[in-house]
Amino acid sequence: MLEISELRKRFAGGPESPEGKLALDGIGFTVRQGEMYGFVGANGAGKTTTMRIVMGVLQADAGAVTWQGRPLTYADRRRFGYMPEERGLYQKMRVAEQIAYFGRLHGLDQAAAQKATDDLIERLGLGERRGDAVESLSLGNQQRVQLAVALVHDPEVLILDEPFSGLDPLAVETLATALQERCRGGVPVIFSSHQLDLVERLCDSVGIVASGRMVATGTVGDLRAAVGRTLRVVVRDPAPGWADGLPGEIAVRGDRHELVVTGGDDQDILRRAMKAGQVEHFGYEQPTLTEIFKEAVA
Ligand SMILES: Nc1ncnc2c1ncn2[C@@H]1O[C@H](COP(=O)(O)OP(=O)(O)OP(=O)(O)O)[C@@H](O)[C@H]1O
Repeated sequence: MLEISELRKRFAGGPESPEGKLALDGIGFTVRQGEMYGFVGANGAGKTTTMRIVMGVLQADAGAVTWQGRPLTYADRRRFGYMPEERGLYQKMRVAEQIAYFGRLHGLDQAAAQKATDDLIERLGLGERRGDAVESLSLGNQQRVQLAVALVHDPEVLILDEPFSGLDPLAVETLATALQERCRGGVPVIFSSHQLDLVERLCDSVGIVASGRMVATGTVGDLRAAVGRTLRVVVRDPAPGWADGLPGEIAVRGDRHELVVTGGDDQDILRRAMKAGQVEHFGYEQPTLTEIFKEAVA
C-alpha cells in the first residue's frame, strides 16, 4: 500500500512574490495493491508536485510517503515506474535500444532487459518502429515508448503524470489495457488526467485536488453518493415560466427545455412538466465524474 500523508510544499518566490507559492497544503491519499487511482484537478492544483515528491524528484516541506508501511527509500523508488510530465526520452536513441537501456538502468541484466523490451514492443504495438529514432515518432508512439520505459523493469508501483494527454482513441485503449493488466497483477497505479470520462471508466478510486488540498477522495461510487443523484426532465414546447421556482437549472434547446434538479418533490415536478407540455424524459441519473468534479471544486 502506498500512503501519502499531509504533504506540504511551498516554492520559493522571486522579488515580485517574496512569499512564494504554496503548492501543496496537506495532500494525502492511499493507493492499495491492484488499485487504479485517478488524480484529478485543475491546472496548477498540485498533481505534478505531489507525484514528483513521491518519486523523490522534489522534497516536501512536511508530510510523509510510505510504501508497505515504512518510509519510501531510494531503493523502493528504483522499483517504481514513473512517467514524468516533462517526459524523458533520448530523442536520437532507437526505440528498442532505449527501452532496453532503461531496463538496464533499473537493474535488469542484458537478457532480461531484451526480453522485457521485446514483450513491450509487441504489447504496445511498436513493432514496426522498433529500429526508429524516438524523434521520428508521432506523439502517440513516443508516449507508448515512454510507457514502455516506465514498465520495462516490471515495477511494483506505477506513477504516471498525464499518460493519456494528446493521444488518439486507439493509443488511449492500448495504454489503458497495458495499465489494467499491471493493475490486475497487483500493482498500484496512480495517474493524473484531465480526461474525466477516462478516469471514471478506468479508476477504482479518485482523488480531487484543488489549490493544493484534497477536496474529495474515494471510490467513484462514494463520490457519487456524496453528491446525490439528479433528476432530469425534458419537456417539449412547454408554456413559458413552467419551471419558475424549482430548485434546478434549465437549459433551452430549440423547443425542448431540459431541467436538471437535485432536490424538490419529484411528483410535483412531474405534474408541472405534464401540464406545461409533452414530457419526453423524466428520470433520475447518477452524476458523472465531471459533475462531481465541478461540485467539489466549486
Ligand atoms: N518549480 C516551481 N517553482 C515555483 N512554482 C512552481 C514550481 N512547480 C510548480 N509550481 C507551482 O505550484 C503549483 C502546482 O503546480 P503543479 O505543476 O503541481 O500543478 P498540476 O496540478 O500538475 O497542474 P497541471 O494540470 O497544469 O499539470 C502551481 O501554481 C505551479 O505554478
